[in-house]
Amino acid sequence: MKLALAAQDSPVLDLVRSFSLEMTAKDIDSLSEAAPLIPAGTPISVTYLPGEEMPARVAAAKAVKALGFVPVPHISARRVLSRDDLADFLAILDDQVGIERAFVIAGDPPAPMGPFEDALAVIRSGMLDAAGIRTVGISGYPEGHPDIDKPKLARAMQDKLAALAEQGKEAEIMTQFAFDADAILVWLERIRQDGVVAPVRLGVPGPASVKKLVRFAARCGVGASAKVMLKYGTSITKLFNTAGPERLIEDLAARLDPARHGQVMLHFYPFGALLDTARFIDTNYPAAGR
Ligand SMILES: NC(=O)C1=CN([C@@H]2O[C@H](COP(=O)(O)OP(=O)(O)OC[C@H]3O[C@@H](n4cnc5c(N)ncnc54)[C@H](O)[C@@H]3O)[C@@H](O)[C@H]2O)C=CC1
Ligand SMILES: Nc1nc(=O)c2c([nH]1)NC[C@@H]1CN(c3ccc(C(=O)N[C@@H](CCC(=O)O)C(=O)O)cc3)CN21
Repeated sequence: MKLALAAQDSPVLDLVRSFSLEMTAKDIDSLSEAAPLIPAGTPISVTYLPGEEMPARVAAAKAVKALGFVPVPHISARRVLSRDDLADFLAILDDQVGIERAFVIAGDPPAPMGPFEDALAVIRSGMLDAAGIRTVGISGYPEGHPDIDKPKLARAMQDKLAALAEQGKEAEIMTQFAFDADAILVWLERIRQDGVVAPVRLGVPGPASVKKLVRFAARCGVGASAKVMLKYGTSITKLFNTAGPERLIEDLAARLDPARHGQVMLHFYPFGALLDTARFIDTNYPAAGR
């Protein structure tokens, strides 16, 4: 585990400080290996993958906590099969892990597989309370969403934030990953103009081959055009090259203005390469530890 370091006044380090990470249940061993490189108390999300069962997700959250980090289990509303299914998951997390945070997302199924239509339905169920969850993450889409139009996304964000405020919960927006600083900055400005004050964790990819980035972008409905990837610092013709988010981070750090964009942090998506991402952060931003 890394020790906290004194604050530095570089915009890049300010932006990277208090970053969060994402993992799946398959990444438990990599997390143990990466732990010495990750600052204590870093929030680590556990993605709700369709192929991973509850015990695997619970084991991942347990590992996060045991290593000194803060588990943020994902709840995919549309994948929850019944109220009991969600109640069991939350009760087990409460008993065996102890959690204060969760991230609630509708999920990719075109129709709900159980009683929850969307993230708002899970929040409104009040079931998060029983598990002691005090901070709830919700989605954000700097580039929009392929199947949900902008007014609907904006409405959903307002409704979720209002429901969380009513329950006295802290809200945090954790965005879909994006490659394009221009789109991110425009989106941030717009949500702040709409009165959203919650902290935003901007999703950025960890270092990965261009091939993997393009594959995940296609799967997640994220733009990765040749033009955008050039700005990101790579070419989509160089499929086997590795590209990291250093240019995107520099660009954001140089242009972010707290008065216009509010509180902003980074959320790294390692896409199965947690150790590479931890090494990348530790090497490039060694003083960014909380
Ligand atoms: N940001 C991320 O890390 C992840 C994002 N997703 C995406 O999350 C999307 C929506 O989740 P939230 O932003 O929490 O939405 P939400 O729960 O706030 O719902 C917003 C509105 O969109 C509708 N909607 C929800 N999921 C939909 C879908 N799959 N297709 C069409 N309409 C949908 C809802 O009925 C609601 O009216 C999923 O479609 C998926 O693409 C999934 C996993 C991770
Ligand atoms: N619309 C949407 N749907 C999603 O499922 C989704 C997003 N957006 N945005 C980003 C997150 C991150 N997601 C993921 C999904 C899979 C792995 C993963 O590790 N998958 C593989 C290994 C990596 C590889 O395919 O090379 C695995 O073994 O399952 C990681 C993050 C899914 N997520």
